[in-house]
Amino acid sequence: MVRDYSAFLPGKGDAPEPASRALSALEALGWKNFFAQQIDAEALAETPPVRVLSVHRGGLHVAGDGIDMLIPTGPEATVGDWLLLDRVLPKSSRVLERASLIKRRAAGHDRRVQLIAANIDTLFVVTSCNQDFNLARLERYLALAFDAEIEPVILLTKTDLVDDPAPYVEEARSLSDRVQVVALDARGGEPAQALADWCKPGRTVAFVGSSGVGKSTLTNALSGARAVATQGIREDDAKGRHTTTHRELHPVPGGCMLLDTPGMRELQLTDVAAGIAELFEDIEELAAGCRFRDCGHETEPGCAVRAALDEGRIDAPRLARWRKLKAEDEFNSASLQQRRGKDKAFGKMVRGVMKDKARQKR
Ligand SMILES: Nc1nc2c(ncn2[C@@H]2O[C@H](COP(=O)(O)OP(=O)(O)OP(=O)(O)O)[C@@H](O)[C@H]2O)c(=O)[nH]1
Ligand SMILES: [Zn+2]
Repeated sequence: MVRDYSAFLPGKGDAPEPASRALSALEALGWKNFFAQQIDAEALAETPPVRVLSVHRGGLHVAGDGIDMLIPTGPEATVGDWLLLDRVLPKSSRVLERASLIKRRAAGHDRRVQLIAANIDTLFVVTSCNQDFNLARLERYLALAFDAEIEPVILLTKTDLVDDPAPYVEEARSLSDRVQVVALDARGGEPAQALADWCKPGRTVAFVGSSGVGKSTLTNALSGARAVATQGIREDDAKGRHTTTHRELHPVPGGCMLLDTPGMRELQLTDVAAGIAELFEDIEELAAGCRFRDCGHETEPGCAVRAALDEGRIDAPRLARWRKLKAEDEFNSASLQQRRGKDKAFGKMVRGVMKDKARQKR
């Protein structure tokens, strides 16, 4: 049977659909104009689109309209990717251009780029209103999201454990005026309502954050079911146990697609210079105005960054975090060989930043 896929081709203009319209099977999986625009009707009928739900050693688990199958490894695809399924030779299925992509550099000698997840619409950066709350950590994730071209939203959990979450919210807000901040109790019914805008059917979301901040709890809250086991924080080390283990993109009943992969939990900062530049746009703009192109913003004459700092136009702790983040990204992105030489320089730079910080505190 040849399915009629014409409904999935880009329509005239991009008029918003009425909210009540039922989503097609493909749309519920996250199919949208961005992907439809990449193919014509004929290709759509011959090679139906399927989404990669999980990656196994033996192949890719894909799903589409009336399709749910395992295809052998072949296409360079990751969880969340859309493929045009070649029924005769599934290995040759084409990967559609991605709306967003999270990748990282593998450890080891060749330091190959690994694809972690594709086509995520919203990345929830989760932290709690307690010891985990840390601006530099939040910024790492925001830089990652910006770099992957995903909209980040900061989620502050465990509001029930503090007298007043407002100071946390305010600090988180100060990081970027382009990032929304939501504070909530991850248990119970609050998340389903508070996150409804981002978790509508047809959308793909993921949670990132340290162990124990409430990612599994949020997943369950959205699913309205005990889909993922949560575990109490061990008193001794204040760390939750890793309770979800396989990489997967799963549909929330009546809701969005939720991505949970181990790779997302160990995200490293590599090759995200563009994301850092976006998050620290003001500082990077200043830096472009320094007299020397390789200005270290320390003692060089004509340093626009230092001038702004002296005039109180930028925040000293934020400047310190920017430098550390950039150094970390550059260090992680360098090849092993480059690293040997950089190790020393990096150590020196970190010590420099620390000294600066100590000086500011005095
Ligand atoms: N009081 C309170 N407890 C919470 C909240 N969110 C999570 N918890 C508890 O914190 C513990 C850890 O939560 P998880 O959801 O397992 O944390 P996680 O981020 O998934 O942790 P990993 O699976 O290790 O990455 C559990 O005991 C949760 O019940 C919250 O908003 N308030
Ligand atoms: Zn400078």
